[in-house]
Amino acid sequence: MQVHVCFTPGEYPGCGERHIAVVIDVFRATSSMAAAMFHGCKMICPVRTVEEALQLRQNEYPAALLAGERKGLLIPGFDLGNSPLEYTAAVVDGREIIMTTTNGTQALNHVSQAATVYTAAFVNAAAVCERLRNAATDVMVLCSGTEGRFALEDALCAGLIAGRLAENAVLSDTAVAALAMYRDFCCSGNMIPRVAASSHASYLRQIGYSQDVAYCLQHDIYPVVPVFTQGKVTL
Ligand SMILES: O=C(O)[C@H](CS(=O)(=O)O)OP(=O)(O)O
Ligand SMILES: [Mg+2]
Repeated sequence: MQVHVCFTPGEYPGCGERHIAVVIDVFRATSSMAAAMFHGCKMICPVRTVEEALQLRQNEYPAALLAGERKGLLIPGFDLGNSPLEYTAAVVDGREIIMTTTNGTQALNHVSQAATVYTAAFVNAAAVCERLRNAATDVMVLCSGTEGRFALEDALCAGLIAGRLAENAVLSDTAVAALAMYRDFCCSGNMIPRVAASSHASYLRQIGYSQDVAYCLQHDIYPVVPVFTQGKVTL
């Protein structure tokens, strides 16, 4: 098995070959998805636009919660934003969710043709790596990035995953680079303040979501492996 990292969605080569895709959006879509699935959410439909979300609820899932963000903020008329702290059992247990976000739900739809698609973040990395450990096909780790650009937090999480798989896999050059980056941040012992100084973390603080930064950087708190298939994320 080879592990390759795409630092931005534009680097994703498409699905000429069969592979497993792992989509990462640490701030904050895949962290929120892990929180939701851990707290009993039945399924999440990740869609690209607000209009799609509204139509899907009207036509197929009238009881679903509408979730997501634009510019990081709650979308008017929606039930939930994009903070993992909102996805508690009291809110999501037994519920269906339709979610649209700036980067994460776009990236998921971008790789929807892959043989298998998992969603990952620091909060559920161990469970995802466990599932991938004996994969028979190559693993393509896709960082959602920020509006097509590199996002530090996603690259670091890709490095963590690459490192955990390294024993049973060949790492591509980008996977080696992601792992080196992760080790540098991790070994410095002050990963949280360093990532908190990144552009996306600074923006989240500016709009009132400073708690989300430290929360999303917690490792392995949710032992769930969300799978995206036929338009739905389930366990
Ligand atoms: O809510 C988020 O953290 C981002 C949007 S923004 O970059 O903060 O405006 O969305 P995501 O799709 O989770 O990257
Ligand atoms: Mg993001």
